[in-house]
Order: sequence, then structure tokens, then C-alpha cells
Amino acid sequence: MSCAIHPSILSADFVNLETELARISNADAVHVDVMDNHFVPNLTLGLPVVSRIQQVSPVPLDVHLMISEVDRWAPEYAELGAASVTFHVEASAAPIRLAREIRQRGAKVGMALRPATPVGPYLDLLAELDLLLVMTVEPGFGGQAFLDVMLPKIRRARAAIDGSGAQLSLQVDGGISADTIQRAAEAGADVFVAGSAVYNTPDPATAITQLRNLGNSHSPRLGEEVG
Ligand SMILES: O=C(CO)[C@@H](O)[C@H](O)COP(=O)(O)O
Repeated sequence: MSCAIHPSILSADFVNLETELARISNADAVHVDVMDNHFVPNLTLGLPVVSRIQQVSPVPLDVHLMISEVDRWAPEYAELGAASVTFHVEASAAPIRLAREIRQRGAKVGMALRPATPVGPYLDLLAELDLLLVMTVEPGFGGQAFLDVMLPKIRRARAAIDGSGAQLSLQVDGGISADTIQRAAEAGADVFVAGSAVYNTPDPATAITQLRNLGNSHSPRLGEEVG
């Protein structure tokens, strides 16, 4: 079993998205950050653009919705064929209903927690999820520093997932690099979103392989991959 690397296209060249997607064809999925300038103070892209990305991407789509009206829009991203759709629990009026709607439309369902949102109150929801995302920066922008204060939350989430017997991925997003992935992996994360550490390098494919090897070799649960 291997950890997964999901490059964030927030750090890609938005004018050349098809080319940028081809550069990460060895990734496990592409992380698509949808921001509405309400839930977070930044604006990226919406349904029509994500739909085109879905058509040309060589890897599955991991859609991360940083939007206020998530109950309205999340099912539509599942409908267009995204492999997974992640919503912020802080934005949803009915997270269990929303998780079921996403699953009914054929996508895996993820739930994200901002840095200030504790995991404890949401452990009952694990059975409804395929992925739990612990944000390791304040959502909104790429290139921020990894928040080490999130490590206890990652450990707590890992213990809860293992104890629940549910098959959930534990994703981290924000500030993941060759310097920080070790700490996140040791704490129990197994899916790593990386924007600048992949795209702000001369060779994104090599950066992905390096991050994957580091993640595997520092995870208590995963084997080392070579290549
Ligand atoms: O969701 C977000 C930011 O809100 C992330 O997906 C960033 O895009 C990650 O970028 P780096 O921190 O890896 O540069």
C-alpha cells in the first residue's frame, strides 16, 4: 500500500491547464481548489471549468470545495464525474445528508476541517465518509507555511479512523513539502495535497515521486516505493 500525492492546481498556470495536468500524470489524483470569495477570501474556478478539467485530466479529480453554498453545489461536482468531492463541515447545514447525496451520485465523499475546527464533534460522521481532510494551513491560498500545531489533530483523527474500522483516507492540505511531509506521515496522514512543492519545481513528476517515497518511508503503515 502506498500513500497518495494529489498536486493542487492552485499553483499551476491557469492559462495552460491542459499542459499543466499532463505534467502530473504520475499523480494519484489532481486536487482542484474551488473557492468562492465568501467562504475563503479568494476566487478560483467553478463548475464549467472543472467540467472541462474532468474531460482532459489524465488522473482522477479530487475536488475541494471552499465555498459557502456547499449544500447547493457539491452534488453537481459529483455529477460531473469527480472521483471525490470534499466539502467543509463549517459550511454545510446538513453534512450527513450532503455526504449521502455525493455518494449517491457516484463520487467518494470527503469532509474538511479548517485549522480552528476540532475533529472530536465530528467523529460520529466517519461512517458517512471516504476521506477526512485536516487543513494544515488556513484555506484560501497556496504557498503558506505548514501548521505544526495541526499534528495532534492529525494523530487524533488517525486514532479515530483506525478505531472505527471504517476505510477512510486521511488527507492533509497546506504547506506539504519534502520538509514537512515526514511529520504529517508520521502523525498518520496518507493522502498529501501539495501545490507549490510540485508545481514550483522544474519537474513536477519527479517532485511527485520524491514526495510519495518520503510519505511512504515515514508512514508507520505504508511501504517504501521506488521509482
Ligand atoms: O486548499 C489549499 C489552500 O487553501 C491548498 O490546496 C493549496 O493550494 C496548497 O498549496 P501549497 O500549500 O501546497 O502551496
